[in-house]
This record gives sequence, C-alpha cells and structure tokens, in this order.
Amino acid sequence: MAQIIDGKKMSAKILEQVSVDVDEFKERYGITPGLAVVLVGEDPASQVYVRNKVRRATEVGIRSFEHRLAANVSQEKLDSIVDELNRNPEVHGILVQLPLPANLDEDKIVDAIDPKKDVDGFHSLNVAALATGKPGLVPCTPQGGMTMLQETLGDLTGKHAVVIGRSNIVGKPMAALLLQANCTVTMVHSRTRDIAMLCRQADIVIAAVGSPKLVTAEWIKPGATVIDVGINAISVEGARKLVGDVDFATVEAVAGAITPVPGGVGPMTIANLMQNTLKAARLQQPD
Ligand SMILES: Nc1nc(=O)c2c([nH]1)NC[C@@H]1CN(c3ccc(C(=O)N[C@@H](CCC(=O)O)C(=O)O)cc3)C=[N+]21
Repeated sequence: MAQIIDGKKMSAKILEQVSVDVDEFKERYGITPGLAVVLVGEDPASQVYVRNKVRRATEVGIRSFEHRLAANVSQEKLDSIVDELNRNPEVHGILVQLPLPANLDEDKIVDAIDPKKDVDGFHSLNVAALATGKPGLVPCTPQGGMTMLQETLGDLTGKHAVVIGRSNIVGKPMAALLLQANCTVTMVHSRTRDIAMLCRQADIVIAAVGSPKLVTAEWIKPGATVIDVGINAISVEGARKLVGDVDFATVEAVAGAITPVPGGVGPMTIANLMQNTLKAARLQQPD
C-alpha cells in the first residue's frame, strides 16, 4: 500500500507560512498584496476554482479583485481590463482563468500581462526564465508537484521522471523543474510508442493529460512515486465525481507514494498561487 501524499495538509502548511509572510510584508511596506482574477464565461468548474482562490486569498490576508465577464466579451475589452490591472498599484498578481472562449486569443492576453504580475508564470518571459534557469514566476501546479516530490523523496538527483502530457501549463514546466532538480526526464505524449514500457522505468510518474484513469498498475514500477495532476469530472450513477489521470485503486497497490484526487495537487496549486502573489508583490517594491 502506497503512502498517500496529502495535498490538503501540505497546502495548509504552506498557506500558514504565506499568512505569516503577508503580515510581515504589510508591516514592512504598509501595503496589502492584491490578486486580480479574471473569469470569462460561465463554466461551472471554473467558477468553483475562482471561488476557492478568492476564499484562500482572503484567509491569508491577500486582497482579491474579481472580474467576471460574459463569454462573448471582445478581445479589445479584455485587453483593456488587463491593461488597467497592469497599471493598478493595488493589484500585484493577475490571473486570467484558462481556457478562454475560442474567439479570444489566449497567447495574446497572457503576454499582455505585466510579467512581474504574472502569478501563473505563463508569460513568454517567465517561460523563458524557467527554461534557462533564471529567476521568475513559476507555474503553480508544477511547483506544487515539485514540493510534493521533495517532501516525499528529499533530493531528487538522478531519479528517472516520466512526464505524461506536454501542455504549456503543466507538462513542459514540470519537465523543466524536474530537470533543474537533477532528474533524468522523459516526456511521453499521445504520439509516443509504448508509453506503458517507458512509465515502468520511472522512479517518478507525473500524469498530466486530462484523461480519466489512464494510468493503471501495469504502468508503474513497484515503489515508484506517482503525482496525479488530472482533474476530471466524470459522472458515476448520475452523480458528479472528480477523478485523476491515475486509476488510484489499482496504482495505490504498487506505488510507493501517490497523490489523491481530490485533495492532492489541486490544493497545492492554490497555495502556490498565494505564494506567487506575495512574491510578485515583493518584486514590485523598490528595494
Ligand atoms: N490561468 C489559470 N490558472 C490556473 O491555475 C488554472 C486555470 N487557469 N484554469 C483551470 C485550472 C484548474 N485549476 C485548479 C486549481 C485548484 C483545484 C482544486 O483545488 N481542486 C480541489 C477540488 C475542487 C473541486 O471539488 O472541484 C482538489 O483537487 O482537491 C482544481 C483545479 C487551476 N487552473
């Protein structure tokens, strides 16, 4: 039976520290860190995430600014809101909830955010910084996965990590962080031949594809650490259920350690968002 890596507990610890650090920041600069969340459209899952982010922000003493826009908002309108948030000195972090409706240009909006306020770490300059090992804002979900790995395994040097999925928001930044931590990194994706064979060689498996229960016990080397980034809403006997990309029930029996869904990477993402907001607020102070 695998050790369950408790993202709820781990994120609570991070949030406690952020709360202390926010107090210190307020004391030092006389400023409250601010996070703006922009939500376009009415996707119910997105609304849940945004509500959670706002709640956590309040808990740690970060002021939040919510912008809810109709799904048919124009690119110009969205651009002008981002521009206004860039210039607002009370806003230190800006998050535009993705995905955006198809008529909007996601890359353009993300690159319009001031890189110092880019708490998602999605701006081209932050992507470049991560790829070249320079300081910058790091994407929250991959950072959360790394914290879970380091808390569980300690030093990751020499470990073979297989990342399933090559998205810009999880797979690629995750691979960059693992590489930075001296792992040997293999990336596998929909066009990879024999994913199962490659995964079985991994000390660490990161599942980030958005395919419910894709990873089964036969893919996992006994004792390996499994980080499940998938958040898939499925319907079980008419009820909405959240499952990951990993078939938890079977994999748990072989893995050495595993993250659950819910209660795994999700809460870590939000904790890191708060950490990034404070980091961004510091970056924007003169000294
Ligand atoms: N610009 C942008 N940045 C994001 O970081 C971003 C985004 N867009 N779009 C959507 C995804 C998804 N995401 C989640 C965050 C927390 C949980 C989370 O805390 N989940 C809880 C359960 C929540 C529930 O019950 O639905 C858990 O796993 O335990 C889930 C998903 C951030 N995202």
